[in-house]
Amino acid sequence: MSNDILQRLAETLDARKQAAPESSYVAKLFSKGDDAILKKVIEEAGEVLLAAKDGDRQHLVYEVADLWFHCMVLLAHKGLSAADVLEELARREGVSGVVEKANRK
Ligand SMILES: N=c1c2ncn([C@@H]3O[C@H](COP(=O)(O)OP(=O)(O)OP(=O)(O)O)[C@@H](O)[C@H]3O)c2ncn1[C@@H]1O[C@H](COP(=O)(O)O)[C@@H](O)[C@H]1O
Repeated sequence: MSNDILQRLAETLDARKQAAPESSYVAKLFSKGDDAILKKVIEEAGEVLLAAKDGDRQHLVYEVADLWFHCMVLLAHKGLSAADVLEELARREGVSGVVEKANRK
């Protein structure tokens, strides 16, 4: 498994910040702002739920990819990236009980 794709996608998303809204899907979504991006994240999360229940594993992979992608758009919009999330996951690897503690917040 490689993180290169996440890195390349993060770079593409950053480049879309300078692009004209009509030039691409991501540029348009950035131009619409927070609420539109959050709406896509929620919508895609719902589609993950439905795919998980329909028993089609490839459909689930497809919908999770849509969800990850839109989460990455959200992160980029907030000046963050997948690298920040991977760093947080790596930090948790070495910290016993951190997930349980986070869930109690
Ligand atoms: N990984 C993706 C990706 N995954 C999903 N999508 C788009 O996300 C949308 C998913 O929303 P839906 O399933 O609801 O489909 P839709 O009805 O067309 O969406 P809406 O118009 O309702 O928002 C679709 O338009 C997909 O094309 C993506 N669009 C782009 N990328 C990556 O982002 C890069 C930049 O994309 P552009 O900005 O389009 O150049 C591309 O090179 C790709 O690597």
